Amino acid sequence: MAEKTGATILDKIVKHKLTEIAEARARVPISRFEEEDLFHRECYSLREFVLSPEKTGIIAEFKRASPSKGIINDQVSAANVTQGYADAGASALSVLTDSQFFGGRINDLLQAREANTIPILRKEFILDEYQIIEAKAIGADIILLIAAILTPESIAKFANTAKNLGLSVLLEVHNQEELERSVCDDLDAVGVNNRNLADFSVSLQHSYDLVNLIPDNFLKISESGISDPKTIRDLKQAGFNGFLIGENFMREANPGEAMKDFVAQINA
Ligand SMILES: O=C(O)c1ccccc1NCC(=O)[C@H](O)[C@H](O)COP(=O)(O)O
Repeated sequence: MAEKTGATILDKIVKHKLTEIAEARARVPISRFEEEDLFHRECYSLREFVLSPEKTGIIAEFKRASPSKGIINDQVSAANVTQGYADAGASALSVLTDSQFFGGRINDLLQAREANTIPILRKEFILDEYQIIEAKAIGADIILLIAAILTPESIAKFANTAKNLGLSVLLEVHNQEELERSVCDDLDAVGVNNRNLADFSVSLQHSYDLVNLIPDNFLKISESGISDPKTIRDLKQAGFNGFLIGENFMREANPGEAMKDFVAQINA
């Protein structure tokens, strides 16, 4: 089991998540996940889709709510929104499965999987290998490992488990210290979260400060607080390959159309 450190909201999320995992383990054994058809499918590669010249590099997130904003949009379906994102050129999708803090559902990811043929990130607070095996069984292609809530040993172990299942691994860091202690061989991508998870302040400067410290063999992803198409040009120029965007699209009645308009403006 991973150890926790860090900020207040993360403390609350981790505490709740550990209880949730213990309950899930008692309810659904791992052997059940291994029986699912989705568990045996071949995953889409994050690297391939993010680097595809036909895609935008955007990882578009289905996010109903968040601790920083409360409800963002609870009037839309995961199937419709994620299909709209894929039509708008998303390289990958991100679907929150945490219900307590983000209003997400496992069923949202199942719906997104059914509707799309691009990689899907299971956006979760992973603290246990159980959640990684579950991610594969519900149709995810990518898992997120958050440096702020995991030890370097847990990150290396979880990344290795994910790779053995054919999943891509995105490590999320917020500062240089987290980056230096957490990087390991089995990662595919390193994401810089521009949101400070302690006070929710957002600054793109975190991305610019860290981009050159991320080893070049990993995809470089800038995460959170992106709302201006011009920012994508600047982040690309700085060396980023991918851009994780949630709220800017989700706060609109039609997130897929919002993404289409955004993409049209990137190179306008
Ligand atoms: O979004 C939050 O309020 C939040 C709070 C605590 C932990 C994580 C949180 N967000 C997770 C994310 O990483 C974002 O959903 C993702 O990067 C997209 O960000 P945005 O485009 O700003 O919605």
